[in-house]
Amino acid sequence: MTTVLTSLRNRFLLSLCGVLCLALLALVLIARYQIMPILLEDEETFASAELDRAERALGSELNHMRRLVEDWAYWDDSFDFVSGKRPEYVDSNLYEDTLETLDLELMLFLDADREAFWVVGYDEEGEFTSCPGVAPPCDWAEPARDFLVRHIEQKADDATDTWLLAQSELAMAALSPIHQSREASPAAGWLAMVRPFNAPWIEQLRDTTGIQMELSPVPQQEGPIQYLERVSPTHMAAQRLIPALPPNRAVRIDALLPRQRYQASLETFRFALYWTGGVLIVTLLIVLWLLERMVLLPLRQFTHYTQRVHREVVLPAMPDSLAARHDEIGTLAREFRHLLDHQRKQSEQLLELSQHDPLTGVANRRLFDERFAEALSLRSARHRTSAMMIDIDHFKLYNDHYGHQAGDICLMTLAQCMEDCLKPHGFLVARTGGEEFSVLLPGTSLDIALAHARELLKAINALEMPHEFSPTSTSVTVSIGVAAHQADMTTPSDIMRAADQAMYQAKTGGRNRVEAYRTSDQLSPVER
Ligand SMILES: Nc1nc2c(ncn2[C@@H]2O[C@H](COP(=O)(O)OP(=O)(O)OP(=O)(O)O)[C@@H](O)[C@H]2O)c(=O)[nH]1
Repeated sequence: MTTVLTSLRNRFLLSLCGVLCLALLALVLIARYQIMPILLEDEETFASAELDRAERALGSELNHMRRLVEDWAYWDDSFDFVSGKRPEYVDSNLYEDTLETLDLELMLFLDADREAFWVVGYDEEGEFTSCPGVAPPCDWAEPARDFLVRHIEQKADDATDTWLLAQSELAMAALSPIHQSREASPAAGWLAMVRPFNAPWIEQLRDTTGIQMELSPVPQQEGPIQYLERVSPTHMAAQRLIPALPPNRAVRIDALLPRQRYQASLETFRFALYWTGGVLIVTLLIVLWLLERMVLLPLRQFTHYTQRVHREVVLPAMPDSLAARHDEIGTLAREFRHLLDHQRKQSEQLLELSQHDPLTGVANRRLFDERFAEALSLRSARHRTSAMMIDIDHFKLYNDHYGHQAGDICLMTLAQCMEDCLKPHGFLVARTGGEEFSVLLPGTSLDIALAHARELLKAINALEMPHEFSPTSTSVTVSIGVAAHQADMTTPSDIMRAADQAMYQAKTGGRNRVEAYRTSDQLSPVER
């Protein structure tokens, strides 16, 4: 896990995935708590409107009933019939075909005294009966007669009434006073009609409304008269109770409604969700690709370059792909390169300071010792390595009389002279003490070293730097001791100690001279 997270690409990918999931989650939450309630509310409004339409269709059927009963009740023949003036009315109008044609199950005439005048209809067994009053075989119409009489007694106006009936079977009924058609006269009686809600009629209702509905008689109940249940993602069942007769009964409309708007909105939402998700994923891939091209690739080039800087001795050139960039990474790479140059220069300066004498600029003891050890480590040149020890004569007197600053200038002049004489031969001049210099002559035998020492002595004398207080000369002179690698002198300190001894001999021998350190076998016959 830690290795996975150390990669910038993986961390970026994880972060973007997190953002993507949050965005999708936000979308889902918005859909769940903002859009969905609006959709459901919209569905309820739609269901309510559809039930209203179904109820209006029922009302329209009741209006048909009203018009039918009024047609008959405002017919003069009917008026004459209930007034007892037209007995042939029964034979010419009230027969079974009439009921079938009009889709009726009962026609009940009441006279002005609200007595049952004539009953035509089907009894409980479906037998057609037609009687003057509710005596057998028409006694099955007694409850209807009783209800109508009670209703007329309580009724204040002269208007036509219609009802839905919800007994064991559904039906609708209408009651109208019987009047003469052209004259305003008191009602001669009442005509009631009852029409059953049979299957074809309900089918016709479905066709006209376009609503998949069922009608059924149910007991009237407490609580909401409307109920909605979403039975599937595509349909919902809506119910509504409509008050009917008798008073404790109701007609229930059961409608199976399509959830078109819900489905359409859901589709739209899914579409938006998929597209949003798709666009976010494509964006994520593009961002990752850009990150790879614009950031990670140059960073890898930069890392590769720093690794080369670390490995290689010579500072490698920065790749153009980095140096030519004008963005932050290019700036960083260039700044890094400047820092590197600056550090290299500082290191070189520090090295210079740590290996050279600040006053004269020649090598110091440290560098001299290093080079001496290096020269002696070379098996081929070891046997021909020589060294000189150079000391200024009476320098204390020089300082005392000319001053310390002049002494410094003298030191610098002599150092420069030594470098001029010896450096071209590949010899190393070092200031190894206050007024003491040492010279390393690699690959040089004692005799050649002596020759160089004498040349140097001449060069210093040729400078003719005045030293009027020297007891041995009028100008600045030096004493030089020379020693070379020998069988019993194999280390730098051995050789330098010998050169020092030779230099001491030069001092004691009168100064301004060169002396060589020789063991007895190296002495010339004269010296022996
Ligand atoms: N101006 C100056 N003088 C220095 C420096 N280092 C050492 N000296 C002087 O060099 C002198 C060395 O004197 P001594 O060691 O007595 O030797 P000398 O006077 O040269 O006498 P001999 O070596 O015997 O010829 C001292 O007076 C030091 O102060 C320096 O850096 N600058």
